[in-house]
Amino acid sequence: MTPVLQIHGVDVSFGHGPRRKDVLHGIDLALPRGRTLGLVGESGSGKSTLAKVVVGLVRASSGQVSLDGTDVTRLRSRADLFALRRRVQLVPQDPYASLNPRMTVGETIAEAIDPRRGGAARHRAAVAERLAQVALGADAADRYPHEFSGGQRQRIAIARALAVEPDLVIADEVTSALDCSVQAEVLNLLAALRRDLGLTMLFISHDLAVVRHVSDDVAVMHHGRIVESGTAQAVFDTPREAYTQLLLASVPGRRRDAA
Ligand SMILES: Nc1ncnc2c1ncn2[C@@H]1O[C@H](COP(=O)(O)OP(=O)(O)OP(=O)(O)O)[C@@H](O)[C@H]1O
Repeated sequence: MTPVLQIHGVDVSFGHGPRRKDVLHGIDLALPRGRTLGLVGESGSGKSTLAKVVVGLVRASSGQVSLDGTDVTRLRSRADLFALRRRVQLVPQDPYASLNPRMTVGETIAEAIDPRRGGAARHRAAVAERLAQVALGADAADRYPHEFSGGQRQRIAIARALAVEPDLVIADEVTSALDCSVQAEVLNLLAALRRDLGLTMLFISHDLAVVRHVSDDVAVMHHGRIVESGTAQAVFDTPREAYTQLLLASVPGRRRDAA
């Protein structure tokens, strides 16, 4: 079966001449339907840049990115890029910045369900269903983002992403702006949604413990290259690369049998 996402030989550079910075080098990844791939690496290793290539916000200087077999790096028209942005939903790091403060939660989710015929009233039942999926009551629909806590806002951002019924969800550091206790709540929710809805997800984090919690497969990124990839169990239990071993050794309190 064709993977939902297939990345082959992707290079990315920013700037020109002496200011040129090569950020991604020959990235290869495959993400089959219904699986979650954890992309882990230190800050600056290129994880977010790769996510932006997949959603069409950054152009690859070479290589292919295929979504269900279509090379998205060749899309140019606004209509094609708009369609791509619906098929791939990005849940960003900052739930404060990602939700429109002037729209009620219901309007935001209704717009995700149907961008042409928005209107929270028309889609009330579907909105309530989406809110229930992320453990929020139907009354949340009439409220504004500022009335919610950080963890609740992140759940609203997840509900909005899922309302589009995307082929692929990209979660980029979705817990890093949250307090520890709330982080666990959002991670447990993502783990449950992944199980119940069979999500296909690229889960990006610098935090190995977090990646382990939600991923089937793991790719380790270092200085813009994938240095190791495999099932989460293989990468965490028997890491081959010295860099992965170093990352694992730096997880506080980790015992080989406890992660
Ligand atoms: N638009 C840009 N122009 C120039 N350099 C950029 C641009 N975007 C990213 N970079 C550089 O590319 C490198 C990778 O950044 P990226 O944000 O992808 O890393 P990351 O692994 O996601 O880290 P973080 O978790 O801190 O965001 C960094 O050195 C960054 O400074």
